[in-house]
Amino acid sequence: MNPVPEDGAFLRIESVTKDFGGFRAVDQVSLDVARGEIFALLGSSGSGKSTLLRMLAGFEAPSGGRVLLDGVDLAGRAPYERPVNMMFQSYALFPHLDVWDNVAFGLRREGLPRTEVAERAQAMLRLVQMESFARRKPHQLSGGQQQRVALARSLAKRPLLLLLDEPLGALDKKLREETQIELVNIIRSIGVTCVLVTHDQEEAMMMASRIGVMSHGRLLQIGSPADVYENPSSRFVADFIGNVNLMEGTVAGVAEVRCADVVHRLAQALPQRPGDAVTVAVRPEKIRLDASAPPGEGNRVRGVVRAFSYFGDCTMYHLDLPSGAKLKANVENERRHGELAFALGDAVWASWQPGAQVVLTD
Ligand SMILES: Nc1ncnc2c1ncn2[C@@H]1O[C@H](COP(=O)(O)OP(=O)(O)OP(=O)(O)O)[C@@H](O)[C@H]1O
Repeated sequence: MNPVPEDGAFLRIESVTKDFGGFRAVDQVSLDVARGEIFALLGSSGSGKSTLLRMLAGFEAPSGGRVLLDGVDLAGRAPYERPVNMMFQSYALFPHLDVWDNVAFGLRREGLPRTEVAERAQAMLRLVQMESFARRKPHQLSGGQQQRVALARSLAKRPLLLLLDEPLGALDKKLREETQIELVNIIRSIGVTCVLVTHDQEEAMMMASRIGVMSHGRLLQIGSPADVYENPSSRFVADFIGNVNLMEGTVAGVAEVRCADVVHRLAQALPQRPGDAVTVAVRPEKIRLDASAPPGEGNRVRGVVRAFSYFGDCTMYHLDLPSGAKLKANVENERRHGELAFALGDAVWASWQPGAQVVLTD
């Protein structure tokens, strides 16, 4: 549930809780982040991820628990006394200062010698490839460029921990994806440890080596992107990350679950007992559609195509099943869409392999 990074924890969050009056925004969160790791806190609005990040930065004090950075308890330290820098979605660049002065601002305030300020600002602007924009004002830059300057400014003070709060929220999709890769490359090249907050699962999966899924102040699951996607530990996580078909059923054998429309044959024996209620989760891309019945008994169901959404690389089919339940199947467009086999109203067979399912009880 909470795998400790192999090389030990650099950032250790121990049973951290935050109460606002009678409301618990963060509930007993424990988490270890390794040195140099990029870790994403992923959750819907109000799940408590920003509050947790603000406690790491020192903008909020925990109501309970401890935060240790490189073995040092941060309790009682003001934000400016922490080797931590937080970068916000709004970039927070000073509009009246040019790029160079924005990056140099914090260094000058620290009272660093002029030559060192100049060297560091230059190095940071080179790192984010903004050297040639040094004399521009923020309003003369694109959103992605402003983001890179904000990153340069955050990194100039050489924090041990970089905190990113929805860093790319203001960028459009295409620029967001490009900037995500740039940000990761820059963060990795410096080796700074990073915790980022996002409600965008693609962003979390693209940028982070591990993800913590938050809901109602609690950390529900921690794992690599592949792990939380392929092995969700609860219905909430299965549903929150990606698309999923959730089917209620009853354990009917060692590796068999009966649902309203389908008998699931599983690849592994179940720990539950016959008669126990479970939920079977199957991702849409694990489902295959055919015009004729696939061989075998289980892991197949006949449905009627009620809708489909064409995404270019794939098409998501929405089927009505005999019980009235819905099933989503995502089919790769290996051939051109005009040659698609299925149309609205067609009866089709959906099938999947044993092992495609995840059986959930939470
Ligand atoms: N200063 C505060 N006083 C009272 N309640 C607060 C305060 N700050 C946050 N909360 C509440 O705590 C909960 C968690 O807020 P938080 O901002 O951490 O969520 P979030 O997951 O970051 O959401 P978002 O993605 O919308 O920023 C919310 O219900 C919020 O209303």
